[in-house]
Amino acid sequence: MKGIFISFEGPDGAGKTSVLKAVNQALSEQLGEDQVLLTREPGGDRIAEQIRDVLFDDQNTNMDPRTEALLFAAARRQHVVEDIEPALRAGKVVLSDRYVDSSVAYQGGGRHLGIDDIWELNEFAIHDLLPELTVYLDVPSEVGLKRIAQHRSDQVNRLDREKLAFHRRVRQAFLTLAKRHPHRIVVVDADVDLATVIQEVKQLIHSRFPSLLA
Ligand SMILES: Nc1ncnc2c1ncn2[C@@H]1O[C@H](COP(=O)(O)OP(=O)(O)OP(=O)(O)O)[C@@H](O)[C@H]1O
Ligand SMILES: Cc1cn([C@H]2C[C@H](O)[C@@H](COP(=O)(O)O)O2)c(=O)[nH]c1=O
Repeated sequence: MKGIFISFEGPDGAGKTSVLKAVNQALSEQLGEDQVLLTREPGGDRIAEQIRDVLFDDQNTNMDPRTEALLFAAARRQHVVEDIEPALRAGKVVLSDRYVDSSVAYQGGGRHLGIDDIWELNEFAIHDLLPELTVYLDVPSEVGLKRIAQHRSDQVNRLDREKLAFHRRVRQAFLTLAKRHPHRIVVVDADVDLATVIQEVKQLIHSRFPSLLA
């Protein structure tokens, strides 16, 4: 495919949405808004957004972890087919707020379902479509959760509310994935001020794709 696929990952409150906003703006100014697709998981298209509503419904506290893993993977499949692949075929830059590594970290690590089993489940969903670059924003779990509690307490979802131990397992799984895929996943220290993180991420994207953010 002709386009460029970049995913952004991190524990809750790492700053993905804030960094993506800045990167999307800079890329849209350079390439034109129609050449950049900013999207998110779970979600993107109508069907995946409907699955997102089921996943984050506060009444669904009894959702089985495997059901949860299957729903995230199902939403991802729809997102790949309806949004990501068409945009890449059209030569666009795709920026995705979370992708397959989130399932491996949250369901594999956080929910104890196992990194390898969740990876295998998601291989069926993504059918070899991996990002060329995954920007992993790393923060201690306490820092991310504190940011959300301080600034975004009105938008807390079912997973944000999990205990600290869950979020620590999520971070450890992300770090394990970064070790397993050192070329694709680049760890960025996000426990510094936002302007510094944005600057570092822009430099990283430019160094990997010299025509971008030149
Ligand atoms: N480097 C930073 N330093 C201080 N505050 C930050 C930093 N990055 C983001 N924030 C703040 O932390 C809060 C969460 O940031 P943001 O929504 O970008 O994180 P996120 O990774 O997208 O979270 P989630 O995965 O839960 O959606 C926001 O209020 C944001 O302004
Ligand atoms: C894709 C994906 C996401 N999650 C979790 C991670 C977060 O807690 C929420 C998404 O919230 P955001 O504010 O939109 O980042 O869902 C997950 O557990 N598994 C996944 O595959």
